[in-house]
Amino acid sequence: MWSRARTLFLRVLEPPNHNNASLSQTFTPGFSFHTLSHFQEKDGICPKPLITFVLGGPGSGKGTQCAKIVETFGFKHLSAGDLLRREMVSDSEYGSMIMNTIREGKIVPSGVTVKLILREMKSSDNHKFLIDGFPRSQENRIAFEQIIGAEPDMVLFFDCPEEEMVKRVLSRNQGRIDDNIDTIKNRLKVFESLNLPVIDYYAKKGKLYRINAVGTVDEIFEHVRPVFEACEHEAR
Ligand SMILES: Nc1ncnc2c1ncn2[C@@H]1O[C@H](COP(=O)(O)OP(=O)(O)OP(=O)(O)O)[C@@H](O)[C@H]1O
Ligand SMILES: O=c1ccn([C@@H]2O[C@H](COP(=O)(O)O)[C@@H](O)[C@H]2O)c(=O)[nH]1
Ligand SMILES: [Mg+2]
Repeated sequence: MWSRARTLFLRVLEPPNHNNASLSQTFTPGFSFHTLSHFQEKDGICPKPLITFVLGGPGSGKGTQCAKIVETFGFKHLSAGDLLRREMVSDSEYGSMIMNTIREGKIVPSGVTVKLILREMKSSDNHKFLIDGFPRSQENRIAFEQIIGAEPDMVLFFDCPEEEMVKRVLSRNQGRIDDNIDTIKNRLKVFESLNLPVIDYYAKKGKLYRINAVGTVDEIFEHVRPVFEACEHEAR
């Protein structure tokens, strides 16, 4: 039963006529796919993927809180930044482009990022996804909807003052090429000009949960917890 459900789920994520969607395929705007909800209505067998976008400025604590959500609620965590960093150090033809883009604090072309996310979703046994740090622009958002054929069920926004974000990033100490003051300044500008409109878009759609991201990790998680408890309750 599960393997049939899984096959069906993967079929939904698979673009028609693109059975082996690879990263080198170019993103074609307007190319449409079956939507996940449409498929579920038709078939009723596969568990509908539950997609949560996790947004917030650099250092707002997205990754830290995602780890706690995974631990408590069993989601699959997909950090777009981590996927890009992994691609960057692989043999990918996009490696140097990704490295330069991250170093400048800019946004990698949507087609590349969405296909990395798609690949992870397809290979996961889980149907509950936390997509961290994506979409970073309206263009990213539209590409996701077109390539994956789905919208998020909910969107978390970790709202944190700039000063606190800068302090956290500068003391992160994980050797990231973008954890320096010049790149942080650019990332904050990109956050304001390109990410905030996405956050605003989901607020208007009634999908946004704004979380106060100031406090200890545990205090913040106590704001996050009820969102997922309510979601579990609804799924019952
Ligand atoms: N509530 C908190 N208080 C203090 N430090 C925190 C808190 N949450 C996370 N941190 C620390 O701040 C740094 C940034 O956190 P994290 O990596 O989770 O942020 P992020 O939003 O994923 O950042 P980025 O967008 O740059 O990936 C990490 O070193 C983390 O340990
Ligand atoms: O969807 C995305 C996600 C990330 N990037 C680039 O990666 C860095 C780091 O991302 P984090 O989420 O902070 O780990 C980001 O500044 C972008 O340069 C991207 O282009 N698209
Ligand atoms: Mg992160």
